[in-house]
Amino acid sequence: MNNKVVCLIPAYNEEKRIGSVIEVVKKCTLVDEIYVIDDGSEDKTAEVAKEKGAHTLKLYQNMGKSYAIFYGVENTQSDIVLMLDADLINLKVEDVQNLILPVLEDKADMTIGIFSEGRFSTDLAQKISPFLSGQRAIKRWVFDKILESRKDIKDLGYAIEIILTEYAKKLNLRVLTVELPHVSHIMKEEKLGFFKGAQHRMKMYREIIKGYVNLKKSRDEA
Ligand SMILES: O=c1ccn([C@@H]2O[C@H](COP(=O)(O)OP(=O)(O)O)[C@@H](O)[C@H]2O)c(=O)[nH]1
Ligand SMILES: O=C(O)[C@@H](COP(=O)(O)O)O[C@H]1O[C@H](CO)[C@@H](O)[C@H](O)[C@H]1O
Repeated sequence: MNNKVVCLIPAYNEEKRIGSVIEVVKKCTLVDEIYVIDDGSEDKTAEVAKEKGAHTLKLYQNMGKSYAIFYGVENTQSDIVLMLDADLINLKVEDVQNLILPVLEDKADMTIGIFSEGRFSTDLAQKISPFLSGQRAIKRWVFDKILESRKDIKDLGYAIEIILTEYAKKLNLRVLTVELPHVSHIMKEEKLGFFKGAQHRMKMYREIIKGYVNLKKSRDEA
């Protein structure tokens, strides 16, 4: 098990939340390096990340989640990429281990973390749409394949997860679902207030739908 694991945390204005996620990941001995991709934050996300001991990659304007993740992929080296959101709550070291181990032991090519026994609203969202989860460990070659075949991948924002899920099918990946008991995230409405949060949620849904439609279209044309 000599495979190197890098943890990528895309973060947009997460100064209040990112510190506790880094603290947990730091304790996981399976993770070799932690990179926070500061996606044009206007707050002190990058400073907090550095203070907590993570490497930071800075984008000078907000480019969207897919850009942040793929920028992280392109600027790091490892065999396995662990993706975690910056706004997780109740994350434990064993959750991080459980996401990584099946990929490290070559029992899976991708793991997808699903919230359970946590907050009703976030558990329910992941029950309805587990394919949207941002908590994943993935072999790096999967990202390389996507980068090769989809030149627009970095422009697809929140569609990154649905694209990863579609590529998992397309590439016949071995995918394992991993429960993340008691883990949750801070919802957009909680971060931004009801109206701004709801606006951001609509933007997210638009990006997901657009990414999915693009994917289907390019598949039909192939
Ligand atoms: O333009 C963006 C939007 C989101 N994120 C990050 O992507 C992760 C998931 O986004 P968000 O929290 O909005 O989604 P949710 O967890 O609410 O579904 C978080 O770490 C965000 O900081 C990002 O890097 N750039
Ligand atoms: O669970 C969901 O419906 C969304 C939205 O979460 P919020 O409750 O709006 O913060 O979050 C997921 O989907 C995003 C898009 O695929 C991912 O980027 C997030 O990581 C994931 O938590």
